[in-house]
Amino acid sequence: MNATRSSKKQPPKPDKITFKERLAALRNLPQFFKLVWQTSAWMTACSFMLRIIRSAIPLAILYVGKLIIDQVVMLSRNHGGQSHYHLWQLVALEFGLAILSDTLSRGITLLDSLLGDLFSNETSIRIMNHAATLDLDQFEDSVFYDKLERARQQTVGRTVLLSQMMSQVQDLITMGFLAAGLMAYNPWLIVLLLIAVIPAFLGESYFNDQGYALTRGQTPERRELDYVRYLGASDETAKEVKIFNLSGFIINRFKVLSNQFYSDNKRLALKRSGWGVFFAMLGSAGYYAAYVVIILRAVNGSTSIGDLTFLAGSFRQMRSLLENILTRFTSVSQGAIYLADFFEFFQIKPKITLSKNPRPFPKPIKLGFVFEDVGFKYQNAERWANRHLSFTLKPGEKLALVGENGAGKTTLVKLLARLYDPTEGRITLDGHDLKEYDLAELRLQTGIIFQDYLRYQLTLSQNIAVGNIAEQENHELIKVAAHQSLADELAERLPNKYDQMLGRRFFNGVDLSGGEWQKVALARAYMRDAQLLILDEPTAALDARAEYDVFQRFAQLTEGKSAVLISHRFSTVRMADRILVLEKGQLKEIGSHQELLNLGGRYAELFNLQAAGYR
Ligand SMILES: Nc1ncnc2c1ncn2[C@@H]1O[C@H](COP(=O)(O)OP(=O)(O)OP(=O)(O)O)[C@@H](O)[C@H]1O
Repeated sequence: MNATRSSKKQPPKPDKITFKERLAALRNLPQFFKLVWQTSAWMTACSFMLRIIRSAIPLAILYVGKLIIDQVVMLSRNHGGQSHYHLWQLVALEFGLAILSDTLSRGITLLDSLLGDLFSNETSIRIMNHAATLDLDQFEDSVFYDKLERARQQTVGRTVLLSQMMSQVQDLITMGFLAAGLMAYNPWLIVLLLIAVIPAFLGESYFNDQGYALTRGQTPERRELDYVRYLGASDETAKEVKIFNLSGFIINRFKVLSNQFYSDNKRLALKRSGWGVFFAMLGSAGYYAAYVVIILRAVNGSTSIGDLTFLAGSFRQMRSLLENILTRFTSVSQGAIYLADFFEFFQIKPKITLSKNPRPFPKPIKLGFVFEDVGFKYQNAERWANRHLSFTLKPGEKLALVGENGAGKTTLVKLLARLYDPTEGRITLDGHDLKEYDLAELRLQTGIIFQDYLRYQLTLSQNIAVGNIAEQENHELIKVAAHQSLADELAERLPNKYDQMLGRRFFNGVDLSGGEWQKVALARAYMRDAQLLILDEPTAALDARAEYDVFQRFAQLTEGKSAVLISHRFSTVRMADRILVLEKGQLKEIGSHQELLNLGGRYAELFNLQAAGYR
């Protein structure tokens, strides 16, 4: 396949986020919470309950502390004349509360991390499930990849959001308890508290916006960085990287990209910490102002020593709680904005639509596939890959496609398998548009092996079974398929026969030669009882004898079935019933080998050119 792809679309540059958008993004939270609840209802409920109990503890500890101090002061004034029993009761109570608090915190952390792991796994599965429903051309679009990448990032990042949301609820309740205590003594302290904390909140939310805009803007480069990392260290690339001595080139590219990230992130981090110091100072000033007020009241005798410690403790805790709540608000709303990216991915719908009342697939096919003035243009491409194609693929016919690189052969078979729908014209099967049939059944009835088939790092048996994965345990069928594609001889030679791990990535893996891999791939086509077989240059890597044998068998095994063969070897092509010559996406000639030779046109020219090479 000769792909000169132009990508005219520029990735969208994100604008800064306004406070309104931040609030609006919170609307994503209920849907997120639903996903978490679906992951594990009991864990979510337990974590929630534990947090509610945990949130009352700080106030209780402070209050018991105050009672202890007042008791100590009273006992010290009485010079030991009274029983200490009540004091030790209070100390024991505070000790019990402290233990309870620790135990609850541990329980909450445990539940959150287990729930987080489950959520991350389930989300990855959701993403894979959704990606499986999307069309091939959506995978060929860089903007789509950016969305996919952002959705993927969310699987891990969002588990943090979950515990943040829960902690937010917990801290709000604790705050409510403490505020009630503080209000009872001196409501002005609350005002002082807000003054101390609000600047920090505004600063935090400003820097979070900046951080988000930066991360989002970096998505394409981040994907490139991942790709460069893969090029630099992977079994699939190692050979070429060595031969062409590319490691310097790759490492340089990695350095340029990663340095760019580093300096962008560093700039922001430096600004953020500078301002952070200033806001922390403001917070401390507010705290000490309140402290002075409380001390003065204690010195005047209007509050007890116990009250002094209670108030100072409440104020200190409330300050840090409020700070946490406000900064967490920015990161929760931040997370909610990232969630929008996540949900956006699930909103991408496949363009290849499924018929609501699909027709049953004809068994057997009676009239065949008819191309009616079919044209196809890849998205973002200038040229038509196929244009004005009109011909019939008759039932049982073996049709070969020939043409120069980029003539549109692979595109034609992709249209036949409905990996794309025609841009113009239509393809019919037994008189009805291909779109009227059930897509899954069409795929099941089509056995197709592409020239760039995958070499799975799986066992030999699994590598063949991918042709019909429902039959992966049907060892007999796998052996028969291997026999038909000549891969059985290979199986005999492998140390673990059909259970041999192929490829080098996993333990005890064995790599195969190009031709051996091709035989394995070819066996996939025989794994299903398809009515249409498509082989896109299936024998390019086979030696002459193997190719002859493969095609002899292919002709016998596919008797009565339609087949489309793409090949640049005329020794293969001539075995077909008819040959379709493509030129710049258009049908140039069609007919049998002999007819086209007699015609003396493009086929005859190409055939004679190749034949001359053998004389
Ligand atoms: N995914 C794609 N996006 C954009 N353009 C594409 C894509 N795939 C192929 N093309 C373009 O469509 C045209 C037809 O390509 P196609 O792969 O069908 O050719 P082919 O005849 O199979 O070539 P080859 O003999 O090299 O395999 C080419 O110009 C190619 O650059």
